[in-house]
Amino acid sequence: MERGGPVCAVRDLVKTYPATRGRRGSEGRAPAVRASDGISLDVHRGEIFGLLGPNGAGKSTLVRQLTGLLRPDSGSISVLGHDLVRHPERAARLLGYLGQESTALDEMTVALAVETTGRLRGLGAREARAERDAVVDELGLADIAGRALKKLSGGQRRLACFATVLIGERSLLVLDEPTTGMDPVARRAVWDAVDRRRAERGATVVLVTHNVLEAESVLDRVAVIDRGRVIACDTPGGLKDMVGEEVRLDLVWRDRPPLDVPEVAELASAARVSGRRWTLRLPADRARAAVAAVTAGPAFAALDDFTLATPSLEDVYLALGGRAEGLVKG
Ligand SMILES: Nc1ncnc2c1ncn2[C@@H]1O[C@H](COP(=O)(O)OP(=O)(O)OP(=O)(O)O)[C@@H](O)[C@H]1O
Repeated sequence: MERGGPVCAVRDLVKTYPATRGRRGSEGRAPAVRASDGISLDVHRGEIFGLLGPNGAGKSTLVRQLTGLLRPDSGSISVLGHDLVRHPERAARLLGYLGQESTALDEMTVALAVETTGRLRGLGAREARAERDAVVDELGLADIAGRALKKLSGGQRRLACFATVLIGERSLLVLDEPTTGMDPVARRAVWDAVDRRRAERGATVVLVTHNVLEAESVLDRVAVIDRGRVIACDTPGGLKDMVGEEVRLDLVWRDRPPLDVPEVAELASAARVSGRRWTLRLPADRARAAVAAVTAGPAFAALDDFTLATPSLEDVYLALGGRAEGLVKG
């Protein structure tokens, strides 16, 4: 697909939170934190771009700078050709942002919050109502549309906030852990809505998520962030290739593993054991041989279940573990 120039270009972004001194006599002293430590990345038109990384890696700090809410110490951010370091106030009309915190619209009903956001984004009254109805319907919010946000459950409120981000059709959406606290139906609605906007409208999405397995199916490229740096950036497939040819084999024994079977005894030394479950990471041919060995003869009688899985982004995330260097691809 022809993607054109970057919708969002970040170069050498640095942000340090200053050290804080505790009040006199208290223990509150905190050292300075370099939360963005020279981040550069490009997000292309129509791309769903994921930011993965452990707690405290600097993902939210990065997106808060991308959305004009936090000023970097140095570096540049260009969104749709606008310099957001110089003109952070422009972010509000360029992109839709779902932050981690709850919203200022808490007192309003879901329907009014969505409609009001549409009006603030320049829609006429009739247009705002029509779009409100479409978004409420699309996300399955009709039953709670008349209730105040502050009276909803955490997951419901999150979905309602997501609805406010969708109205007004911004061509760039920045979503910080959009599915936190949501049930599976709501999570599906979010991923479907994201996918639809990309497929039908060419929208670009920057997505912070911990839910790697779930987000994997929608992500085009992923940057792995660790200690304020991009330690890897590639397609999910490219990242998975980094963990090599290994596949994961899970064996669940009925009771005791049959260690008297030589093939099983050999696997035992490589297995991570958790109760009756053994988890092994093996090259594909060895995994196939192991499956053949445990699904035949006396071992099979002792086996309750097994699964063979190719690497997931979760595996990449764990394998990188913040140790990797030089894995960044454009
Ligand atoms: N307002 C702040 N003042 C001081 N330090 C902060 C502030 N906000 C974040 N930090 C620190 O900066 C680092 C990056 O935090 P950030 O919230 O960006 O991480 P994150 O990757 O989004 O984490 P999580 O996955 O937990 O949301 C952390 O060490 C955090 O403690």
